[in-house]
Amino acid sequence: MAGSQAGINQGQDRDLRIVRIGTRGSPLALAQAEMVQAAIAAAHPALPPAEIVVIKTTGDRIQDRALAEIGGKGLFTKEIEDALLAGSIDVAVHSMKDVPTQLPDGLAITCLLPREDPRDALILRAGRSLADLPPGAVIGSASLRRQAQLLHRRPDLRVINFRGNVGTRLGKLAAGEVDATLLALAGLKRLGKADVATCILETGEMLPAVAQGAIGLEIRAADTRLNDLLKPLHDDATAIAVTAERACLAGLEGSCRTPIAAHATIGADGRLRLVALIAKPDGSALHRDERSGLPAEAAALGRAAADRLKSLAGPDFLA
Ligand SMILES: NCc1[nH]cc(CCC(=O)O)c1CC(=O)O
Repeated sequence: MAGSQAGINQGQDRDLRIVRIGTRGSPLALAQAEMVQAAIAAAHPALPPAEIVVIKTTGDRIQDRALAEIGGKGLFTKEIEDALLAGSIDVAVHSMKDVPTQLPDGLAITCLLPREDPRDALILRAGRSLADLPPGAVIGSASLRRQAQLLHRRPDLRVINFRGNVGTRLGKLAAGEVDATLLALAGLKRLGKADVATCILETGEMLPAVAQGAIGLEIRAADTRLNDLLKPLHDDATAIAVTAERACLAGLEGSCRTPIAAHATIGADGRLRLVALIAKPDGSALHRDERSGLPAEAAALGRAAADRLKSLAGPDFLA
């Protein structure tokens, strides 16, 4: 965790009010909230343990792929943000992948935890890798991004919508409803289930979703106590990468309702490298952009990638 030693705030926390952490109730969301609870406790030993408040979101009730991937913004965040604004929680824990690019007025994401592995895991019922899947094999996925990239490489595969949380999906795979599924490795790791992955797809073969593997902490923008309290948990390299990826997403949405993927990293040379793509859901077309720049110009890098992808794709693609 970032700032494990430097961030410890011994005796400096005079305001001992209990911090209330808002989260969705899925096993993954709860695991993430517990990570944040533990990190706050480690950085602020004098504080009483933070309390976890479970909030049901629209996305937990309906899991229609069209809504989740392209139509519905904030399906997994709206009710939690309402609780923040109403003052019934103090900090919201989000998978940044599920957070819309526009936050409501009065709220801010001030803290990004160090990013977990952003790659996607492939899970086969029999066999290990894509090459082991016979022609016509059925893949369960609710993600148009994964579907598009998979079909681009393997047009013979059949992708069917796959609902439910990680455990539900693994159950359907085991029951033989599909031959394989794809899940974020980050989620599997946080659930202690990384061993179910039969193959980890490199970002070059399956570009991750914007901000995949990153957890963001959202607070009331005016809440200086929480802002200070969360500082030891923040990871700047993660924030820079997520800024570039989300700027790319922001530049594409509104003009384009299509699968989007983006992944940014800071190299050993200190430069920020961004790979981004848009594709047709059936994989029949795919446009990719790769560029690098200064970390301080992360947002501009993301916007430039979006502009380039839009011009590569042309108006018909974006219609
Ligand atoms: N859309 C659900 C979701 N949101 C974030 C993660 C994974 C954890 C992460 O990206 O940090 C998942 C599950 C998945 O895609 O397999």
